[in-house]
Amino acid sequence: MHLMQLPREVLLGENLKGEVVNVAKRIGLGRKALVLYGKHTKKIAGREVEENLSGEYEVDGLTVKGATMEEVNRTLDEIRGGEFDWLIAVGGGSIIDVAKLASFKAGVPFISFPTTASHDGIASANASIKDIGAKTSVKAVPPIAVVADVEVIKTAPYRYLAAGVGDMISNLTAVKDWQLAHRIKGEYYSEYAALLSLMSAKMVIKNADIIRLGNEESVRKVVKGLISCGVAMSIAGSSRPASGAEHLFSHALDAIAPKPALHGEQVGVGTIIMAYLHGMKWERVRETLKRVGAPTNAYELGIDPEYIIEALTIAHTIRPERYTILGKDGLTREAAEKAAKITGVI
Ligand SMILES: NC(=O)C1=CN([C@@H]2O[C@H](COP(=O)(O)OP(=O)(O)OC[C@H]3O[C@@H](n4cnc5c(N)ncnc54)[C@H](OP(=O)(O)O)[C@@H]3O)[C@@H](O)[C@H]2O)C=CC1
Ligand SMILES: O=C(CO)COP(=O)(O)O
Ligand SMILES: [Zn+2]
Repeated sequence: MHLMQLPREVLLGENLKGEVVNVAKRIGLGRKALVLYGKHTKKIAGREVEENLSGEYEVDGLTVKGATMEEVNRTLDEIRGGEFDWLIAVGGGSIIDVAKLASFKAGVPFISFPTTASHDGIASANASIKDIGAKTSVKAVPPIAVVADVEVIKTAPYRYLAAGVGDMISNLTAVKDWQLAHRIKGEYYSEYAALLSLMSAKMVIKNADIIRLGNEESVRKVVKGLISCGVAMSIAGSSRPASGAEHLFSHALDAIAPKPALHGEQVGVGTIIMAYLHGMKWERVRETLKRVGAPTNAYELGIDPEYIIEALTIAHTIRPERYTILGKDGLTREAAEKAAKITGVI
């Protein structure tokens, strides 16, 4: 049996901070709601969402400090202790992932209220959580509803929107890796999920100049593409259509770099290198990232080239069960350096 879980409602529009009440009512959510936010997203939209809900629901807020198992467990304790009926995550990918996994473990629904369009976890059913070592992809639940307020997302620095493009263009190499794993390891492959995922990547290549304007239309395009990636992952039953070797590289950087860049920025640069290794048109990836103003090299990521090389050599060890172009043995230091130099990453 193949179970595909999808959000019941997706709202994309302006001034939706008060609209959550109506969504909750339509879906028939219970009386007690817990609002999750980060230190920054509390001020950006979290507090206001909480206040709006308090007219109709019993509400409490919880500040989350990153996508770790510790924070998932802390959220679980809060849900169980306070007997909350549902959650709403107001934040970036980290806050949404904590809500996703806590919601799954506690058996209560959650609403995704993204404050940035920087990642494709907005509507997906899998959570990327750091437990011991690097982040792992854990099966969870998709949000019962997505409320994407363009006004809120527009307040985020442009850099976040460009990161969203990086997370979508990575689907090009993720799908190639998935096909490789299907052929070599007999791994389950869904042609539909793969094509849906590639559609978002092609959309950003085609619309790079519109996205670069950073206006409302740009935000709408990126958000729709990111939601669609989440649906592709739900259809696949894993993050395979949107996460390959370029993601392993980014997870490796998160684990070793003193100051990692945004997830979408790192996977974008990873896509340039993995496209080169796959023998794909890597220049087209770099060109698109340049056109949207996303980083294309170590300097722009603010990461020392030494960490780039190290991340490339250890990426295959991050999730050994996820077969990619890096193979079982990964890249030698020489191969890593050569690939990074040829593609202009270092
Ligand atoms: N499950 C999935 O399918 C996927 C999961 N991911 C995961 O998502 C995470 C990356 O998400 P990302 O959003 O890039 O990063 P984060 O959620 O880690 O957020 C980065 C920073 O941006 C801040 N921020 C959020 N919204 C705004 C805003 N509107 N204006 C200014 N600052 C803001 C956050 O504030 P604060 O401190 O308040 O949180 C935080 O300090 C990674 O952990 C990645 O693994 C990525 C793709 C898919
Ligand atoms: O970031 C993701 C997809 O864009 C999530 O995938 P992983 O956590 O499996 O790498
Ligand atoms: Zn990603």
